[in-house]
Amino acid sequence: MSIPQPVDPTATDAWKKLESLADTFQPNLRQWFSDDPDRGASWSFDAGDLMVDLSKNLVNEQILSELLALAEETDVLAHRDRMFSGDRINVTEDRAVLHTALRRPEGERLLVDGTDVVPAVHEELSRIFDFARKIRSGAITGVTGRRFTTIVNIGIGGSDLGPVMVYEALHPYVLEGLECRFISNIDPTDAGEVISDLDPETTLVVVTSKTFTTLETLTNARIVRSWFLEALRENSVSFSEAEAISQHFIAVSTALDKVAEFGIDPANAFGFWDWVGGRYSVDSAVGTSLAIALGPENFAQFLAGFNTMDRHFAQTPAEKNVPLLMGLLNVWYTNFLDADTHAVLPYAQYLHRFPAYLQQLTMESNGKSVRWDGSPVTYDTGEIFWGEPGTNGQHAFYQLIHQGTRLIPADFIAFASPQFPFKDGEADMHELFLSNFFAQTKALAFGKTIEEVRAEGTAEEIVAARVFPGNRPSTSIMAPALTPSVLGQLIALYEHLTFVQGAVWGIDSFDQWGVELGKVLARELMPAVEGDYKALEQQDSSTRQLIEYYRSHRQ
Ligand SMILES: O=P(O)(O)OC[C@H]1O[C@H](O)[C@H](O)[C@@H](O)[C@@H]1O
Repeated sequence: MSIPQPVDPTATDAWKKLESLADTFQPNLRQWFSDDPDRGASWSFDAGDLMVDLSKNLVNEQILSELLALAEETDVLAHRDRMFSGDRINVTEDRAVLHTALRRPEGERLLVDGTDVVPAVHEELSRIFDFARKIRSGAITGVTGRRFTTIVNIGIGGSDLGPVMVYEALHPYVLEGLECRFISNIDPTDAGEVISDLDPETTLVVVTSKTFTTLETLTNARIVRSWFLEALRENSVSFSEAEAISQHFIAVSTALDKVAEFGIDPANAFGFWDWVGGRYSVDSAVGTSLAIALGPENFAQFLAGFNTMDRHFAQTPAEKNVPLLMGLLNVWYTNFLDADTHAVLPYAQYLHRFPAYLQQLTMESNGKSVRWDGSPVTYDTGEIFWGEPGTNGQHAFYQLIHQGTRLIPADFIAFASPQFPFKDGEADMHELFLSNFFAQTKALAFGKTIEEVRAEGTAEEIVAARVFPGNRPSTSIMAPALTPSVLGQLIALYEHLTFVQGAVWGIDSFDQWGVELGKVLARELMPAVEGDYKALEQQDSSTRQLIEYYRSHRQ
């Protein structure tokens, strides 16, 4: 089924109304909260276990209703339905976009080109779970009969960021005695540091690559394979190479033929499908290292969390649909209030890789300049996502968010229950932590006026420097605790709000052609880097000079 042409959002009535509202917009969160004592509650929404407070955003009823009209005029919800039902909305790659199928409960049906994809998803999941159970119980061991204690995931981009982020986030759920490590970069230090103290006899390597063509991953996999065989020999183990590789190396990919070419038996591989984008794949076989470390039951809960948010997004009326509302607010900030970036500030140390994960999800998805029919956009797309956990960020870059010249919408994320209930004397450490979370969004929203600064007896010459303008927008997301299910919900929330933005902008959020040119050039430059004089001569003066610098300084 072909996809309708994208709508130019600037041609809609809603866009024009939003432009004129923005022209005269004078947000005043102090005033709005005092005029409407229920603003906190009336702008807060539940989505699964998440409580999402939008009240400190620069939005009022009139703007919201125009944003919802914009969603209608740009066909966002119809596009959502196309995604969920497996239409080929990844137009430039002619693919369906069905990461949501990975978390459908067994028994649901989803026909794609006449085939129900759900049974295949669950079949693969049970293979993964079966394998994970055997690794965890010690029923499957290494070539010398010792239990696996370290899982090394080799992958990059979507084949790395999700597993790393989730492993860090759900650390309390990791089986004791088991550790995951990750190698992604082609910088030799990455593999070098990871393998430096590894015992080959207790190491299981998971080579994860959707395409199984990625230079970084295949290079790292070869390096680790050589290290592994050599290290086994050094341990004076007698073994057959083929047997040792088959017991210690598994693969995750959509391209099982390439897995075999690489030398891993496809029987030791877990698959997924071309309708799962790399940055949407942590809930596929790409999560195999997680299924092992966290256990099948926790991984199933993780998937159930995604599904909870999928159902919320698919079924909740527009005015309470959290991914829709958050996505539309981001459009408001980007296209009408000129925000360029968006901060994500988890008050949860376990989520320290969440902003990095979101960078791929949001920026690879929505960093596009043409719509899905090839027509150029005339408006900004994809915000720049960034962030660090609070409170660390408070002591580093919050200054700019509070008092700088830029508008930076920020998402604050926190959990009611801590993992470690430490007390500092009488004080509950988690409460000290969360007081900061509550304080920051309050300071951003309401600021501190010149009168308030003066009333504190501040010397007049530094009064101006101590004023906080306020009206700095934030969204607060809270949940009872950082469980596997809650993490799944959180990831799916961001997947769907990214989708909403892409749909309003009429772009294909599921391709990533922008990463190709650099890859091609890196291959082309290799001869020059290796010293081929003719190849070097053909380079532009800057590139040539950089390569010459490298060649004359390399030791
Ligand atoms: O999983 P792979 O096929 O190895 O791809 C790994 C990554 O590489 C690419 O360059 C893409 O930009 C990413 O979307 C992808 O996640």
